[in-house]
Amino acid sequence: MSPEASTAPQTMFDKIWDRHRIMTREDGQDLLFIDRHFIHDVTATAFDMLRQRGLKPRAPERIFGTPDHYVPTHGRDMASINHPERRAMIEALKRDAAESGITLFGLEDPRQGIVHVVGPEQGLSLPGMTIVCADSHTSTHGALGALAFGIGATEVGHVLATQSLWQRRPRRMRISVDGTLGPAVTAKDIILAIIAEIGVAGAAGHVLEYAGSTIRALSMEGRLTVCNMSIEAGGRAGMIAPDDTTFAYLAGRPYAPKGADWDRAVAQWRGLPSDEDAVFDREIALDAAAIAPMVTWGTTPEDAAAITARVPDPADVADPDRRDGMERALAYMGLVPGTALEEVGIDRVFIGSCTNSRIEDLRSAAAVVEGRKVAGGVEAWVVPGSQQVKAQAESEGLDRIFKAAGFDWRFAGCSMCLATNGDMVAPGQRCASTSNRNFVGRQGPGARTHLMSPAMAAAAAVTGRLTDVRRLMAGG
Ligand SMILES: CC(C)[C@H](C(=O)O)[C@@H](O)C(=O)O
Ligand code: SF4
Repeated sequence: MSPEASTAPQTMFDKIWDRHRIMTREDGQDLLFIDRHFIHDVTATAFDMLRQRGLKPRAPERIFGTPDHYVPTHGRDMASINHPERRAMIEALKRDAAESGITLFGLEDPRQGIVHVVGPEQGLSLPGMTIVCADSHTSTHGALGALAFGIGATEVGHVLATQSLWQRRPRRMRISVDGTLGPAVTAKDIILAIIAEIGVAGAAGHVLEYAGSTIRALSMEGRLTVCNMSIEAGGRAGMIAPDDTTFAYLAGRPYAPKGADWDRAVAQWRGLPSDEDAVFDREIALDAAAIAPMVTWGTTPEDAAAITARVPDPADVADPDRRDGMERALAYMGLVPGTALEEVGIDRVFIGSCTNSRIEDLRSAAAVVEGRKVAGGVEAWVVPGSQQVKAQAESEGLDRIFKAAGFDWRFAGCSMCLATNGDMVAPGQRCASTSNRNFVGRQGPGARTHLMSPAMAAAAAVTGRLTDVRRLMAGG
């Protein structure tokens, strides 16, 4: 390596990539060492592939699992899952982990939860790591200053067998958000505003780094929310430079380094942020002060608008493909152009998912709900992201606030985000949801999803329609 190459300014992404590159193939792909591998109850086929070839996981101590997609949220009793496929998925994970000596936070474990909530919470996702999981929202873990991305079943097999992975180096894109957020504007609103701006393919082929004073000022929970939805902008991964917020969050977590190891780790992590003059392939900037509480009106996360807006009119759109897409989305969503978003009534509320089910999310929803009641005819749920979050919330009395208002207080899991466990929104019902995807049928066949922040979902729960949460704050 030439001396210039070693001193050239580097992005955080490049630093992590280069430190994990084992070799480069003739076609340009790099073999990366993988520090951490998460598995959940949708990973079974990869273990089957391995078994068929007589292979065993090479580094089980680097792999951690927890069931999330198929777990019941009305209780923790395996016997209550009277659905053979769901039982089989949870049992397969248990068997695969036991056979290979992989640590599993199983259904009855107090550490169980959505894998993207559990990893950071346990201190398993650390700055500078390469992290993979057979799940697109693995980008979440990048909030800690890691390179974290989702992989397919064949790639999972490769990682299990070799603890490494062939990858083509993506391009780098920096999204800077600067300025002060308005009242009740949260991390969820930032990422929805970003996706509304750049589109669902806006970051395709790129690893995103979120930067700027607004991002720096976000809590760890907020950063996890932003990075979670990187994939919804088409990004390969999303990351945020580690800083004192990151270190304070990680200190003392069960699997985080301790004592002298911790000091050494922090000293090393302080060298990870992108160098001053590092060059990104693309740069985007947003003004935080211009972001309002957001909701989606259509069937992709890019179909998002300020809650103060009206349902857009496809007739105003010049591009015929986009116009067609909007027409279909509005037909599915049962919305008429020109309707004020605040006039749209809702039937269901889902506060949960790996995007917005952490303690801070539940606190912000509870602050809106406190002293109010869920509107008549609305069924509202809170599904904590992990059993730890659930316990913490209960110790703070948040469960009592939600239950007194008429919310259902559930056990941890993916639940109504994807409905794979049977928690579903009925056909034609409209759901205010804190999750990350509003695709057709996502929360059940015919279900209509509006994405928003936990505070906005709480506001919808108590009014029975999409509501600008700032109204409830001002009115008291
Ligand atoms: C089931 C899983 C592979 C999937 C993903 O990759 O993200 C799911 O978590 C989702 O959110 O759609
Ligand atoms: S909570 Fe939703 S987005 Fe997250 S991993 Fe589960 S199904 Fe996927």
